[in-house]
Amino acid sequence: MARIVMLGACGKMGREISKNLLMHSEHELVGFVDVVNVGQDFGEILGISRLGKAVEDNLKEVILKTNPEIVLDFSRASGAFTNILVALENKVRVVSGTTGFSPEQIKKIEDFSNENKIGCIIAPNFSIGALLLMKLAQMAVKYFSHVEIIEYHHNLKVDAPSGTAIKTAELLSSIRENQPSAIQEEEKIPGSRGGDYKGIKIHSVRLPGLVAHQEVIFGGKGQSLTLRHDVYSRESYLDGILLALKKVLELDRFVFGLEELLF
Ligand SMILES: NC(=O)C1=CN([C@@H]2O[C@H](COP(=O)(O)OP(=O)(O)OC[C@H]3O[C@@H](n4cnc5c(N)ncnc54)[C@H](OP(=O)(O)O)[C@@H]3O)[C@@H](O)[C@H]2O)C=CC1
Ligand SMILES: O=C(O)C1=N[C@H](C(=O)O)C[C@H](O)C1
Repeated sequence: MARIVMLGACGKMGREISKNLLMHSEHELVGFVDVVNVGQDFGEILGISRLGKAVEDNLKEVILKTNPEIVLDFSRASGAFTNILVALENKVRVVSGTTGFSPEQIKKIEDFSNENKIGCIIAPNFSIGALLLMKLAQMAVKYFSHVEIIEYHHNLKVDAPSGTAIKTAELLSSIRENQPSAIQEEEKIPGSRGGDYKGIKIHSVRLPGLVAHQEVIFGGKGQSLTLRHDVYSRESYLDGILLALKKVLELDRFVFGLEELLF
């Protein structure tokens, strides 16, 4: 059981995960931080009974007041970078699912966590299906000459491409060099061929009605293989988050991606 402060509490993930943790887990949610709904009772925001705890906007003050073991973060990279460092500086472990960090920001968090021996997990995806998709893609990439990634998300997603797509491309490119381009391509509309991660193309679709979906498509001589994962509801992230909350209490270092703790 851990005392947890939820950062980004009023967002889609913050609300879904808080509700689940409050109702079905042994963990104690001791504080709720967001930039919206400040001062409102968080229970009322969730549409359950009053909790007697209001949303606050200053993570450091909430940490000093509530003495948590973990900050659980689903907010936005711009603010989360500073807030994660605030938590670590105050010796509070961090589990973050926020995406959109730059490689330099991740490196700074990694260095601070490792140098000060405070557990910190940043995981671009907590659903077992997405983690398995990445694992299976790492097997398949050895047998196909070409691979591209298509990720599909709801139209309220800020960052593109998704953190999961970047992580997938990173894992694949660490196994195999850039795929060779046989011809000189001409993009008649800039961006038509997608974003480029070390030679791996990533295409981002944003539409209402979608939640979170990813395809990794491999092409070879006379055949293709498509690996696909679909999230239909944000409950899918809960088991991975519970695992991370347990593991981070045993960690004195930085971990990027839940796969290192799972497989
Ligand atoms: N790792 C995983 O498995 C998953 C990761 N995600 C990631 O989690 C993040 C949140 O997703 P989602 O809940 O859909 O997004 P939302 O936009 O619905 O929620 C984010 C919340 O954080 C708030 N916020 C913004 N800046 C700050 C700040 N500086 N301090 C505190 N709160 C802040 C937002 O306020 P405002 O609206 O005013 O900006 C909003 O209320 C995204 O980066 C997303 O990619 C999502 C699903 C799964
Ligand atoms: O914003 C989302 O919704 C999601 N974001 C994460 C990402 O960027 O990979 C994880 C999941 O795809 C849902």
